[in-house]
Amino acid sequence: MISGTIIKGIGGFYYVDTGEHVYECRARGRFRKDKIIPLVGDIVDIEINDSSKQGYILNIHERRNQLQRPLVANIDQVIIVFAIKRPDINIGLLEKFLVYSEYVGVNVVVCLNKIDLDENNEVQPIIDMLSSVPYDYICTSSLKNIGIDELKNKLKGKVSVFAGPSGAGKSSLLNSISPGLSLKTGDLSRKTERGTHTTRHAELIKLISGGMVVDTPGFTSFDLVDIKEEELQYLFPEFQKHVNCRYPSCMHYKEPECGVKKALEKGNINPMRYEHYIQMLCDLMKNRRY
Ligand SMILES: Nc1nc2c(ncn2[C@@H]2O[C@H](COP(=O)(O)OP(=O)(O)OP(=O)(O)O)[C@@H](O)[C@H]2O)c(=O)[nH]1
Ligand SMILES: [Zn+2]
Repeated sequence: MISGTIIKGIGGFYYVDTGEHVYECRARGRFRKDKIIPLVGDIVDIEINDSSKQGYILNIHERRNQLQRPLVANIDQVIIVFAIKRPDINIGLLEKFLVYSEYVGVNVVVCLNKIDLDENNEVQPIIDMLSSVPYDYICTSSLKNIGIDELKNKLKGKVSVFAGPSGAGKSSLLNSISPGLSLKTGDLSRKTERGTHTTRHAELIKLISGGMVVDTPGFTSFDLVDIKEEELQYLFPEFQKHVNCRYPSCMHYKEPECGVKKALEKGNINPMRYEHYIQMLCDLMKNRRY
């Protein structure tokens, strides 16, 4: 029996990388009975048939975490890629990603891409916002080879998911890191695949420079469906040290004598972060009503 990582799953077959070899495996019947579906990223024990070189998955190790979109397990970090321009950065959406990552409990690195297009330092307010929160960020350009080595270093020895809007430059970044990958960039076939949703499977790709990545199709919006209104504030980690409000149930919105709002007035909380907190809170309230 040997262990490995599922790097791909298609049509009932799982491709398990043991470090030396990738085995095509099937899950044993009892997985289906227990309604446990092996996921890309799962660490599994497998048994190999010596003559056919095919394998069976015998056991799935306990998952450290699990993302829903893309459906992968045991990831170390999400690389959130946004272009500064083309398409214009949507900071509200970036903040939703940060909140979602906090909710799932996974580390994030924000990648502000196409920095070559930022002639007038329009990125500065975003950098100010990111400096006020406990998340790592880098500025990159695959076109001008800026920040690529830094990004490579952040990926080494880790399993990372690349996420972000369509056209942000995810595939281009991955191609600059691992030129052998030749991921399709900005062309029709990938766009077509994204349209159908079901044809694209999550896949773990090994980088020459070290680490593994999942490239996901881009998307332009998503909803924070499972999060409760009163839970939302805890997904803004930098608010926490200011929560000394009059009302224990304070949601830092219209309540008087609120520590968070005081911190905002004093400049100890980034105004953009607070604004987006209120926006998300109102969206959650609206969803509840209908
Ligand atoms: N100016 C500039 N353009 C870039 C850069 N990186 C990528 N692009 C261009 O942006 C477009 C989109 O790049 P992709 O890498 O396909 O973007 P993606 O995020 O993978 O997009 P989806 O596949 O739709 O999710 C392409 O036309 C690239 O040539 C960059 O650093 N600077
Ligand atoms: Zn408050």
